[in-house]
Amino acid sequence: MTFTQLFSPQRIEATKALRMKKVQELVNFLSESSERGEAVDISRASFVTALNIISNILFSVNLGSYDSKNSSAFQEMVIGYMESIGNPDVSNFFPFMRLLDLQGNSKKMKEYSGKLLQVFREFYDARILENSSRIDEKDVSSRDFLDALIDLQQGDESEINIDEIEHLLLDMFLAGTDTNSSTVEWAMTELLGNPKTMTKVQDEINRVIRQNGDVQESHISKLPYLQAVIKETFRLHPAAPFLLPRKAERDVDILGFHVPKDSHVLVNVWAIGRDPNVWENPTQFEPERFLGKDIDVKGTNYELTPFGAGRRICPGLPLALKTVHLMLASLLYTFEWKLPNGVGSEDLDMGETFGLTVHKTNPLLACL
Ligand code: HEM
Repeated sequence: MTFTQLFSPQRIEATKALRMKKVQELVNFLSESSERGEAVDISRASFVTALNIISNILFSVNLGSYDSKNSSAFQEMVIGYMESIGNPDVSNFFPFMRLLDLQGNSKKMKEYSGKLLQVFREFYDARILENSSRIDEKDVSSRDFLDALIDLQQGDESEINIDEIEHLLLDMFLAGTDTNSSTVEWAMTELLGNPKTMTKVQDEINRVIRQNGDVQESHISKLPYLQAVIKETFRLHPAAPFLLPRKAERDVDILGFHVPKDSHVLVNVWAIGRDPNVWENPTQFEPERFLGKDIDVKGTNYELTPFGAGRRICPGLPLALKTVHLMLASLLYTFEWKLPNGVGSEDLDMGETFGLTVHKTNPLLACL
């Protein structure tokens, strides 16, 4: 398996049962919380699900647990790392100040990434040990991404070294966990703030799945309003508001703007999604705007590019779309949602904290 094959349609289809299982665990956890009458922290719960989906694809283990404090420590490491990379840093404007690290971003980034890389190294060492004592070949269906990377490393012409393996794993975790869960959290926040939209999307799901069924990925294509809700969430709350930073390799003029060589270039998709020249009522959550329109998030409609576009478009896009639709549809199908006592939809806190990903400043708590 190669890097691109990890995201091939066949490979994503092959992990369908895994996604279903992990989403079912989320539903079970939420049912238990609801029996205890507890409000749930949707950010944390959906993060654990996204984390377990990715950690199983990469290492065949669950790295998150709904009960233990471990997953929350991992969550903090990932979020802390993302915030320290994404924070505007004065040294981007005055490079001679980089060494001073006045905001401590560089120190925090090294600290978090060091801890995460340590976790990955332990997985790598354990797998090498396991392989050395293995007598027969591992069954193809049980081989994960770490096996593929070790093959690339140990082949006749080693294509990758251990340092690159660790950093690739770090990229996958950072790119594939928090982005999914913050999208689900924002979608739920908007729906709780717009009860009519919530009813409309739940009615659609109930009609298609009927009672006592399970939400399956094959239902998604029959749920156009759910798809519109998710596009509208990506428009207002793109998980990576500035995409990934680029650097200009040479002086260039684009549409009358001069971009000097070595500039740090950010694409502000958050602002594009709220541009009144492009969108009617840009700050309103109105999924209807997408119904009957061809606009999608796959990088061809430049007004809506939450996954980027072109050569560096997110390679996890097909996996992310399946995961986000499945998680949201299951949450909406299984439960009735309301805000905790005393919080009205008009008081819903919409504060955002910007880093490489954009989060709700205060996690969404909801009752079901
Ligand atoms: C809702 C979920 C997700 C969103 C919104 C998202 C968004 C993005 C964006 C905006 C970029 C940068 C594109 C650019 O700068 O042009 C990116 C890169 C990337 N994403 Fe995602 N992503 C998501 C989920 C995932 C998942 C599930 C994975 C894989 C497990 C993944 C893996 C990656 C990787 C490896 C890159 C770096 C690609 C490169 O440097 O060329 N992403 N993603």
